[in-house]
Amino acid sequence: MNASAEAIAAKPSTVTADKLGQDQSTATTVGEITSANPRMRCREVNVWYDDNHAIKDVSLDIGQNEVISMIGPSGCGKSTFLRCLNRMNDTISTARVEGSIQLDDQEIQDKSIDVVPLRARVGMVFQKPNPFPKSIYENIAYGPRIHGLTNSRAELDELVETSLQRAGLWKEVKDRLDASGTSLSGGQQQRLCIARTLSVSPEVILMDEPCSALDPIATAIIEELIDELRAQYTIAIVTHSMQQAARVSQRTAYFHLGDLVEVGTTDDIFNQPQHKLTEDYITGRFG
Ligand SMILES: Nc1ncnc2c1ncn2[C@@H]1O[C@H](COP(=O)(O)OP(=O)(O)OP(=O)(O)O)[C@@H](O)[C@H]1O
Repeated sequence: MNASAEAIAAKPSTVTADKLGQDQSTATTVGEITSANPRMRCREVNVWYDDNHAIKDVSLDIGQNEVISMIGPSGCGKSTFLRCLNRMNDTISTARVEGSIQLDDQEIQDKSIDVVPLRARVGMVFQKPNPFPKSIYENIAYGPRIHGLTNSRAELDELVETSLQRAGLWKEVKDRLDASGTSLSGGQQQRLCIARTLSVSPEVILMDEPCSALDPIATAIIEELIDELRAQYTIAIVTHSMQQAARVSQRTAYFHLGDLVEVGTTDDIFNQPQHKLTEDYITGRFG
């Protein structure tokens, strides 16, 4: 497990507000929702799909150079919350998002925000690797081209190489950049998708169960990569694997039925959870 947890959570602003009210939720977030060096700041975020209240008054900072894991039983709202961070819920017609979500003090919920550059700044890696049906080179070059990030073919070549290097894939593909992205193994495809995300210079990377379709070896490679990427990026990851959360993250957030029940250092969440629901989940009593 990484050890920089003490750098996080210097500010004493534990949320204690009782949320008993409009929907009989009795949840109170236990633990430190703030980060000493926040990159994203979510306050009282609520999400509905039609009448289904999927995220309830969630407040949480996501700190610079940290990996934060979102864990909890199926349907508790982990992916919904993650999608709030780059407005991916906009793509779901029944979804309604309320509350404040800031990226570097900029309100991303604001109607004037263009989601295309936002989603470059807050990139997303999905559960199933989803390379474009194009060459390895084109998978990476596409984003920088549409965002106008390079001025010449040489610059683009360099950006493709750097992105593949950062994603730990360059050595494996440098002699076959013209081959189709879909010809790679699952683990390589996921690293290609990570390289694609990196190519447009994100600040935050969202990962929704990025290893669930991968074997243990490919999973270990992605987990190592996540740890390396932390030096430069802020990463929020949804995972069903508590072992994975323990291995890759410095902070962990436990969700239950749309509530953020508890958040804290990964060490504390796994070794001395404060909330009974967290403890029950961690010890395998449910979920
Ligand atoms: N596209 C959608 N349309 C309608 N309801 C949705 C949609 N996505 C999620 N939901 C609902 O929102 C709630 C939270 O779902 P979400 O997928 O965010 O949970 P999760 O914790 O990520 O689950 P899992 O671990 O199974 O992926 C659930 O009640 C789910 O049925």
